[in-house]
Amino acid sequence: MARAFLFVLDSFGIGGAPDADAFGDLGADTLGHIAEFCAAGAGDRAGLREGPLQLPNMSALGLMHAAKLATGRLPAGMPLPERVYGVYGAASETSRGKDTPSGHWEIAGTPVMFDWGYFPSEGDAFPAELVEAICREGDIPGILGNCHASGTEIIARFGEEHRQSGKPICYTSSDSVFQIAAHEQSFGLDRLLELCQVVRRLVDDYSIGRVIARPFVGDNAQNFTRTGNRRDYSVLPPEPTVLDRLKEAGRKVHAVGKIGDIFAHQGLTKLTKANGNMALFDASLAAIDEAEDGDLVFTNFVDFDMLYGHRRDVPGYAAALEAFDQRLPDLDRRLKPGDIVILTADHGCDPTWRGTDHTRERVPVLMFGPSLRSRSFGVANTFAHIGETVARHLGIAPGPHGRSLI
Ligand SMILES: O=P(O)(O)O[C@H]1O[C@H](CO)[C@@H](O)[C@H]1O
Ligand SMILES: [Mn+2]
Ligand SMILES: [Mn+2]
Repeated sequence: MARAFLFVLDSFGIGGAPDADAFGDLGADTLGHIAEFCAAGAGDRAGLREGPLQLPNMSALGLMHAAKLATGRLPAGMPLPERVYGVYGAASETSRGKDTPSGHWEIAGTPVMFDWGYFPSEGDAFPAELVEAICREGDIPGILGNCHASGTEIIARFGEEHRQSGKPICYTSSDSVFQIAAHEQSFGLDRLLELCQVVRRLVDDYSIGRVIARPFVGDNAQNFTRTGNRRDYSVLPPEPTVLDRLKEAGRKVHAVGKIGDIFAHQGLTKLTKANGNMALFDASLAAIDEAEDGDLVFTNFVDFDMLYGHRRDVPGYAAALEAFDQRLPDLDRRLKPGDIVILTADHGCDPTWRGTDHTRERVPVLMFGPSLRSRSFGVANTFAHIGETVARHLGIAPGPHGRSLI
């Protein structure tokens, strides 16, 4: 039996990217800074968590050692495990962007070697002719926002005006994204999704990676809340990914969570959606129980990034990591000889960093399974090695951008 289970902890960077400076992220370290804050008592929140960061299961899989490989330092206040199980190391990204599609596609063996289009952070974010075309073809009376913003702040700022005027809230970030927030009832969820498809077509000319629907509910600025009906409209990956290659070889590729949207629904044979990291974990376990010889289960755990990284919430991020860590024994119990699990991340989103955007970092690569002997592979110079590890483990032909780590 050879099955592979690839879990992406969205934004769980471990610092040390060799090109961090070029992104304004020199010193950013998602794990390192969370650990440092927790060790200093700055990760406490009443009723949620307190004290040093506790990740005993990921530490036993080599997380502390991977962090040291990435930055040269051990995370503060976290004990070293007595022994490490599995094959571990750190990986650097070669894609030019620090966004979610770039990270995931590179993990799947396809680095993004072209430049995405971005919208400017000074003045209006969106060109006037694009806004005009969106209003005309999307049949809307205008747009609100038209700037770089944090998604929760901008719905508090413009949500009421949006409800009165019917103008959707359009914003972007340092990612290659056009995001549209609209009220699920007063604007309508279906109408928002239709508008996103119109905008998807229009922003192709600007090389924008994703158009994202950000529906919300509530009746005033104090209680507007985003719902789980987010939908990402991505461009297609530039080349076939390991998902496409597996599907082509007749294997099942069971995507869980945002993976479907991130890969523009290419290369999947089944998709399960779930809201929240714990539900995503449960859905992944169910997928693992169904998986047969040669199959892949690929899950994205989005809360780390969306709820805590972008919101710069250290206690929230720490609690989410601890909750994830506590689920790993459940996963371990389901493994059969020949299975491998790979835990990794797509970029950083250091909750102690300036602004609200992602941070360029190395990521951990923690691989384990009943038949894997413990060792370090050091620092991989591309995430593509992860996808090629899956390819080799599942016995399909190698791709052009990486090589198997086991
Ligand atoms: O602030 P919110 O709306 O969560 O947006 C964040 O989520 C987007 C997509 O992952 C990123 O580009 C960032 O802008
Ligand atoms: Mn991401
Ligand atoms: Mn993000």
